[in-house]
Amino acid sequence: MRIDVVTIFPDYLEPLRAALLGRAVDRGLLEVGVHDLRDWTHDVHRAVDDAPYGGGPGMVMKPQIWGAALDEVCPAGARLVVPTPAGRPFTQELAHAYAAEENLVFACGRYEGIDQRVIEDAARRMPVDEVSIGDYVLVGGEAAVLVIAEAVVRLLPGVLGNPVSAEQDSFSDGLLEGPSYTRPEVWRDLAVPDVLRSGNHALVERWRRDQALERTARRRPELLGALPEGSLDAADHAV
Ligand SMILES: Nc1cc(-c2ccc3ccn(Cc4ccc(CN5CCCC5)cc4)c3c2)n[nH]1
Repeated sequence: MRIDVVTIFPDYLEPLRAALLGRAVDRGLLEVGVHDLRDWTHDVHRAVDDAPYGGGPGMVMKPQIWGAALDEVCPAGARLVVPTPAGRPFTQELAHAYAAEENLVFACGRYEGIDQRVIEDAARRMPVDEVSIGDYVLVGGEAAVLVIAEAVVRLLPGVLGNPVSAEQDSFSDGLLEGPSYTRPEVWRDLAVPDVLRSGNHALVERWRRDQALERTARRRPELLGALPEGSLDAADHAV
């Protein structure tokens, strides 16, 4: 997979070259290209923004510069991902879909966003997704790209040391994962639940599922309603 990012703050994307993602790059599982949008400006001030038509707060990013940048950065067959508070929710399901792509290009807006015609024009020649990473407003798209890239790259074959955990992710069975414990057995008078030290795998599995159901019902009840038909068995309904 190759990821390209267009941004006016290229340094912000340095974390893409660190830790897990950095190792994926070193191992040839991932290529990363970060491009400074201002490289496509021609005026002496290298201006990338202008006042919004119709008035309103802040500034909007100019279409011409974005058009020129995306024309050059997007390879054939690329999917363009544009983080925005007004986007469709980025989910684990979308992360899996993106992990199957050969080329992802991220357009990082700043100010109040990018002129909408940039998205409309790009959509004439490639799939374009406007995505939100949550119902809160950031200052720009760069932090969202780091979040999306991490969620996607960890799903690439060979990236995670223990691939099983990607399948046992939260949301993979539609539930939140329950609590985890490791040594010591007692820490600050707090003991690990006995069942986890029982060696009875069926009992452990049942307990973990109960914990996941209880936590989901408490923190994200709407996820229970969204479970596919037949997800909960009789033992689950006991919870
Ligand atoms: N999930 C998530 C993603 C983002 C995100 C992603 C990209 C950009 C680019 C610029 N901004 C700042 C920003 C500030 C205010 C508005 C809302 N204004 C109201 C009237 C016109 C617009 C929009 C945008 C981003 C924010 N935030 N949260």
